Amino acid sequence: MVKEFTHGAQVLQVLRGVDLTLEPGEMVTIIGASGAGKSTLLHCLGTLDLPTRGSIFFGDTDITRLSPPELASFRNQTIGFVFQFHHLLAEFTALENAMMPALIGRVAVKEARERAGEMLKAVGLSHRLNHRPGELSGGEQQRVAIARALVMQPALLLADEPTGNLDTRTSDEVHDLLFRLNDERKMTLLIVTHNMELARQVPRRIRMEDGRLVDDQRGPGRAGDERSAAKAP
Ligand SMILES: Nc1ncnc2c1ncn2[C@@H]1O[C@H](COP(=O)(O)OP(=O)(O)OP(=O)(O)O)[C@@H](O)[C@H]1O
Repeated sequence: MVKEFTHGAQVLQVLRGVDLTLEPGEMVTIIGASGAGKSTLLHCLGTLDLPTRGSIFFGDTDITRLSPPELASFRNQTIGFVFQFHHLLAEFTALENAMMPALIGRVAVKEARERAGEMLKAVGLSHRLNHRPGELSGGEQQRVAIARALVMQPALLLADEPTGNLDTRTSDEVHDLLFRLNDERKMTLLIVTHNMELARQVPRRIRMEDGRLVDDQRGPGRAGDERSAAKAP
């Protein structure tokens, strides 16, 4: 796929022929220098932006051919997003924030509340349901954002610097949660990160440079680390 931004007479090619296949249940990181095109790729894969040329298939569906309402519905049902800044709504509680995608997806209020409660429990926040974002720590806020991203049980979770704003210990907790979601729910996860410690633990690492995928490595990731740690005397 190619993505260009046009400014007057100037055309800036930000994705220069990216060809990427993700397998269901994979956990992948995208690393690369600032400006390499990582967020742009994530936005295109998440249908928040469209490629200038090329296709994006989810199974048999080429999402670049969907109408705007079809695209919005597809996004709501299929993709969860976690950003560096959580974008929680300050005047709503953790539970209400986590319910939002379900309400947008026309899930009945009672069921939306149940699902949101379940997801907040999954991220370890069942004791904070009625707190507003301002009454939560940074890590707790990000966990609410993850619960919100999960409430429609998306097949794909896209995370853009999910712990870029958090201290090391809190980041580690959020990373543990992401690994657990991938492991237990078999959710496909694509994470853009500058955190090399996280990238090292993820089974597939893709490096971007100047709008291209220049390296695609697979390894045991954290599971391998844990296995070797378990074998250690
Ligand atoms: N809407 C836009 N209009 C014009 N140029 C854009 C737009 N969005 C991104 N760019 C440019 O595209 C390039 C890639 O941006 P992108 O945000 O994808 O990089 P990145 O690899 O995610 O960087 P970082 O690690 O700093 O977040 C940058 O040079 C940026 O200025």
